[in-house]
Amino acid sequence: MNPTHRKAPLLAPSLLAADFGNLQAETERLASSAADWLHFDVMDGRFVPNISFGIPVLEAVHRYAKQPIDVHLMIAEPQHYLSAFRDAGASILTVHYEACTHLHRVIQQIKQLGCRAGVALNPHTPVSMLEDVAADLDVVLVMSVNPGFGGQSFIPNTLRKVAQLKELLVDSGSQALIEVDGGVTLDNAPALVAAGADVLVAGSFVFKNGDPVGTLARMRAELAPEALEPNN
Ligand SMILES: O=C(CO)[C@@H](O)[C@H](O)COP(=O)(O)O
Ligand SMILES: [Fe+2]
Repeated sequence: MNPTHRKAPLLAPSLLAADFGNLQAETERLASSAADWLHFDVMDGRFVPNISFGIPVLEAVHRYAKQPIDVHLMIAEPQHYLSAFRDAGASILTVHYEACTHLHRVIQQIKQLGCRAGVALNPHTPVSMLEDVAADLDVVLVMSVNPGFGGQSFIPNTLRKVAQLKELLVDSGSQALIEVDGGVTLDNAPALVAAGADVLVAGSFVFKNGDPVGTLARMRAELAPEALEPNN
């Protein structure tokens, strides 16, 4: 692919890796960073074996956020909580394919609430499962780790999966963005962008060196179309 035809990916730092004791300060410093979205990971201890944070914390973050909040619902029966997350400040609401018996209905509910609708796929779920809903989606989130924890290693098969998903979206006339989440670093990001990723979520890589603003600026610069090698 000609690098001049590539688009810079959107950057979505995951607040799961931020300092929870200073969420106001963390959110405020991201306000003037290269972040395009703020990624907000909700875990319920049922769908995933971990519990993170929920509606009141989203409400608090939303008070200080300047970017759209991208809410990743790793919860069972998400249909019961969609309007509460919308009211608390979600712009993008992403549910898991594996958590929804009536996925088509849930997607319509999200759109009726005025949010952008996303569906996430676990590493074991093939992209073909989205064939019949692809045209209705705003975002497909490809998990590049098993959901539930930050700081895990990127699963290499994700690259193949992103390329397959890109093809499926083009074939279905879908405008959905491809978001990749889990173990994203500057080592794997150029290949993800080349495979078709539009949005990159990064938690540990952005926060763990203590300089999220600097790291996001570096990501923005190194992932600019003119900085990417043709065969990345
Ligand atoms: O949804 C999840 C994990 O379940 C992610 O959003 C993580 O928060 C990303 O963190 P890193 O893998 O980048 O540390
Ligand atoms: Fe996430």
